[in-house]
Order: sequence, then structure tokens, then C-alpha cells
Amino acid sequence: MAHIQDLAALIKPAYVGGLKLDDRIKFPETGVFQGMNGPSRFEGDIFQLEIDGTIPPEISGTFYRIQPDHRFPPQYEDDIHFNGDGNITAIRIEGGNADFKQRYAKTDRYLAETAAKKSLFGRYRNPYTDNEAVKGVIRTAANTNIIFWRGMLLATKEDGPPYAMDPVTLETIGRYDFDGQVQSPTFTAHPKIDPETGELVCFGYEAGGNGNDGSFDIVVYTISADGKKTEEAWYKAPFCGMIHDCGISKNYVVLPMTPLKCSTDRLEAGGNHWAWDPNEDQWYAIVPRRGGKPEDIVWLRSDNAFHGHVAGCYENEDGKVVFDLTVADGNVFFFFPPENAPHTDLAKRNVLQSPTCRWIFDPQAPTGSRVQPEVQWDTSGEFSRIDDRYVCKKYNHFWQARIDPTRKYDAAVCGSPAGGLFNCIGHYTWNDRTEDVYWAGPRATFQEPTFIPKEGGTEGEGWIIALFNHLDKLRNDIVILDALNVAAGPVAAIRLPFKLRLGLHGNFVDQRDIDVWKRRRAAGGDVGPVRAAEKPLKWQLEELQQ
Ligand SMILES: C=Cc1ccc(O)c(OC)c1
Ligand SMILES: [Fe+2]
Repeated sequence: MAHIQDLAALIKPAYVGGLKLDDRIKFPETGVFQGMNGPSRFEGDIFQLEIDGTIPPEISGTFYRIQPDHRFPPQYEDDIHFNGDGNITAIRIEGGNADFKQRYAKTDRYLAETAAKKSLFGRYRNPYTDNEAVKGVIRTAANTNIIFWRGMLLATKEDGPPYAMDPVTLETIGRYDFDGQVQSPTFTAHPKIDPETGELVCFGYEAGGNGNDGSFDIVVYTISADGKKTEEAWYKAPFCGMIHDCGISKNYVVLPMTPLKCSTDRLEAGGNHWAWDPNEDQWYAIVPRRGGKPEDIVWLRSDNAFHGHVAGCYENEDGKVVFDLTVADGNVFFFFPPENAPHTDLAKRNVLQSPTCRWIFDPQAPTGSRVQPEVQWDTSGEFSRIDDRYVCKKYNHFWQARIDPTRKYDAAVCGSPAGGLFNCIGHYTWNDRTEDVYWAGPRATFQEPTFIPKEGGTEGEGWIIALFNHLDKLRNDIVILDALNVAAGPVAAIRLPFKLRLGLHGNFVDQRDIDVWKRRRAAGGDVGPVRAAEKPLKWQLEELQQ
């Protein structure tokens, strides 16, 4: 009888020449699937999690977050984290207690691969690398953000349409096309809700064809609080670049376009969707919120750089658009190197500077004007968040996962910090330029901080909730901090008995909103059940006819 440690010599490699050898469930032995980011693939429930400290009893709601989590070993050994299936975590908090639930978004991709018991989709956003069996199947993994909208959760990724899920059970309802009103092949992972009007402002880029073919088309939609599409405007970009996040003010939408470029030749050759262009500018498109026409788009440009996430956006007294985001001084996505250049590695990503920049854009400026940031706040961070009641408005507070390389880091035990050295939570104020920082210690990092508002509180009054990665123990806590005093450390740590993976975005939803919408969405409720898309997208019909 062989001992488990003797098996190693008997095991065939799962990948040969970078390609999956057979249908065994065996993941690549690369950094993407190791340590804190080892495959999780877990679906399940835990009732009454263990808690250290005290969860403030006023918190009543659910913290949703999402992680890419490959359901099957990828076809390509060098596959990237961003190509994993969206797996959604819900932490329901009530009366000082917390429950856990996790389910995959059951996308068309997930269902096709489940039936085949293996991966069928190839490289990130490259349909030419897919198995013939999935021609015409929507290939998004819906793995980037999880947003509450009109009684449903939307699992989103910028390469495809959103998928609707039940906020209580996390069951997938299906692809969501807003009752037939939104037919673009792509939909951003970062739509914004205007807290004054209740509108959802959203966009798609690379939206002219199947969503993965390098098109220059951009579409911007507004959906009213009662679910009606009120705006749809189409624009052209100067090239097909990545537009990941956006900002909205009362009258404008700002779309930052990062110089990662798509090339159809490279796609056809089976290569990467994106290549970093170190000689290309960073671009910002400004379009009107209402009545936009193709000629209304104003493109502003500045020296080569890489956009992180948007903190706030609003119009000042002069009618200029204030737009705040982190901007890194090099290619954060080291796995999309320049054309014909070799991959660099995570170590290189970890030395980039990503200050928070405040731009003040003139929406009347001639298109093509060069711009410079008004403020460059020299702290390195990512995953900026604000008190979302201040979307579109002048705001003071923001929070980030902060990178502080001057603090001790135990590389001997933890290795390279998976995903980046986000070893602090930073809380910043614009008015007095304060920095309030909590350090995770030498063997831990944070995931994105999410703000939980306190009822009746002023801006920033409430809590920050974030995943805490124990890089040494390969386990996660979910920590809750006083949002206005993060330096004091967590008031509570919700202990998970296992590790999740590195996730992207999360949002907190007040339980009353979940409950009200549950009644409205019930059969016989005034809105009725969420309806999944009924018709295939235009590109699907075209590809299936070929
Ligand atoms: C952080 C950005 C980002 C951009 C594009 C993606 O497909 C993605 O997938 C998880 C994440
Ligand atoms: Fe994002």
C-alpha cells in the first residue's frame, strides 16, 4: 500500500507544453493556484460563525463579496486569476451574529463546463482558444462585482452581461437584460447608483460585436429607479483599451481608459486579449448623463499610467468635474505584458507606486486636450471606496487597501504576498488631508474595504468591513472597524474556519432593503419575480448561423 507521500512519483503531470493533458481534476502548480490563492471551489453554509470582539448590534444586513475561483483546472497552465468563475460570499449580520453562505454564479459558462466536467473556455477574453462545443455561448465568468439592484444581486464582469442572483438564497436566476432593455454584449463591473435619483448608470466598452473582438464601441445606459431604461448613447474610442471603472457626477459620466490594448491579430493567434502599451497615454472620456450623442464625447489625455479604482466624482462650483482615483506608474496587470515582451512577475507589480490623484476636468475642453492631476496624494493604495451616499456629491472621506513597504513583512513564512502587499487599511480625508491607518501585521493582508453606513450618521460614520488574509495560516477573518478610526483596530473579527480566495469587490446591503424587495419581488408583489433574459444576444445568433 502506497503512502500518500509516495504517490507524488506516480502522478503524471497534469500539463504538458502548457496545455492540459487529460480531464483529471488537477490544477496548475503556478502562483495563481497556490498559497492564499489555492483553489477553493467551495459552496456551502455556516450558521453562527465564531466571533472575536463584538459586532456592533446596530449592523443589520448582508455583506456580499465575490472572488474568481476556477471551478475546473484551466485549459492553459499559465491561466490567470481573473479567468476564474465568480463565487459569491454572503455574510449575513444580525444582532451581533453572523452567518456564511457561498455559491457560484451559475453562468452559461459554468453550466456548459459543469455538463462537460471540465473547462471548455480557454484564455481570458479570447474566444479563439475555446472548445468548439461552446461556440456562441456567453463566456463571461461574472467574477468581479456583486451589486444589489431592485431586489436582485447582479454578478458582473466587464466582458459580458450581468447575471441575476437571489440575495437571500444566492441561487442564480439567469442572465439579466433588464427586461430586454439592455442588449450590449458587455456590461461594466462598476455601475454607479445616483443616491439622489436612484438611477443606475452603467456602460459597456468593446461593445460593438461579441464583446471580445476588439471593437471601439462604448455604450452608456441609465436605468431609472423604477427599472426603465431612460438613456442609451453610443460612442467610439480611439482604440480598444480597458475601461474598468467609472465616475458619475450630476451631469457627466467619466470613463478612464487604461493603455492596455486589444489586438484582433493577437486574439486570432491565440494570445492575450490585452497588451500593455508603455508608449500610450492614459485617457479619460467625459460624456453627458442625459441626451448624449456620438459627437458629445470629450477625450482628455495624460502621460502613460495605469488606472486603479475610482473614489469619488462630483461637479465643483465652476461646473468642472472633480474625479479621484488611484493611478499607478506602470503596468499593474503584469500578466498582460507588452506585445512580444516576456511576462514580468508579481515582484515587479509590488514596487509600483499608486498615488491617489485628483483631476479637475473641464467638460467643455476641446477633445484631445492634455491634462494633469490637480493633486497627487503620495500614498500607495488600491480599492478606493467611499460612503456611497456621497456618489455624485462633494465628499471628504475615502478608504483604501494601502501598500506600505516600509512595514515589516515576513516573506520567509508568507512568500510573495499574493495579489499585492495590501498590508494596511487607510482612511483619508480631503478637507484636512488626514491619514488614519491600521496595519495588519507582518503576516497578513487585506482585501477591499467596504463601507457600512450608520443609520442617521453623517458622512463616514459607520464601519469598514473587509476580508483579512492570514497568509501564514491560510485562513480568513472578516474584520469590522470603526470607519472614522481604523487605527484603533477591529471591533470584531468574524472567524472563518477556512480560507477563501483573493476577491475583487463587495457591497453591504441593509436588511430592510433586502426585506422590502423580497416582498415586492414575490409572486403577486407589485414588481414581481426577476425575469432572466429570454432572447439570445445578437452576436450569439450570428455566430450560431455561421
Ligand atoms: C481589477 C480589475 C479587473 C479587470 C478586469 C477583469 O476581468 C477582472 O476580473 C476579475 C478584474
Ligand atoms: Fe474593479
